Amino acid sequence: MSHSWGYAPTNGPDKWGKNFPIADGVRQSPIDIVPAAASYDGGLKPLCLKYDPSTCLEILNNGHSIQVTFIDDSDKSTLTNGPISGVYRLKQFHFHWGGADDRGSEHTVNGTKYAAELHLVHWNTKYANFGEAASKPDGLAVVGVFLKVGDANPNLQKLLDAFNGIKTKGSQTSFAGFDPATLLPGCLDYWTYDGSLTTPPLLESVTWIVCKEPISVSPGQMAKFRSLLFSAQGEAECCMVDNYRPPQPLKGRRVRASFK
Ligand SMILES: CCOC(=O)CCc1ccc(S(N)(=O)=O)cc1
Ligand SMILES: [Zn+2]
Repeated sequence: MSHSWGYAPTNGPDKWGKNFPIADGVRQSPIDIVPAAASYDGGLKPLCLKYDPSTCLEILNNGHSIQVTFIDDSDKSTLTNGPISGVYRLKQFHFHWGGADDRGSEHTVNGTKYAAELHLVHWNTKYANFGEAASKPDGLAVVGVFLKVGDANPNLQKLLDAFNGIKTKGSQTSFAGFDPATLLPGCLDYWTYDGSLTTPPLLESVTWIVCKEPISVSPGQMAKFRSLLFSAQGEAECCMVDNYRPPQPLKGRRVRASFK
């Protein structure tokens, strides 16, 4: 039986290189962002994120995270400008989080971990579809947003309320009309660098755009994330927590800042 990847000691990030040798590649993600070492680039444009809630399709537990998937057969929900050229379409968003508030994000800032990290995944429309784009060095653009424990975030609540129907691996429910723009911070200052998918197949096709400003999440809302399961119905229950890859070597890459 194929030994699928996960986040346990037996199949977690330290083991991924066996089946995915690119794990030791030159542009792996996530990274530790050191603001003092990032270079301000005045040529970087502001992010332009235009999302149409009517493209929101469903929410699913894929056994690694919860994922909200979008209809991507038109340019209704797009990312333009920022560090990228052309038009990138929103495909899905998902999260990574910890078993406690002191960990959970994939990117870190001066070594600091946030409780969770949101990834909004977009693909370059110069390619035919997500799968093709994912194999190209400029194929994907992921916007990362940190979740910092504090006040409850009302914009997360509709999402969290949907978790009851997708507790176990492989479960999904329709999830129409959600506007992912409500999950963005007020300030869209960002860091950007060339990286990879942070889970297998770890393809080095991602322009990372990490927002400096976190959004808030309450301890009770974090508990809701931790109520999800890695396991499928009927299997021994395994809480979906610590589904994050630790920072990877920078290997000489430049990190640029859109702000001074
Ligand atoms: C070609 C098939 O590839 C996939 O399905 C990759 C899905 C996938 C999308 C985004 C990310 S992340 N955490 O880097 O934002 C990881 C994996
Ligand atoms: Zn992710």
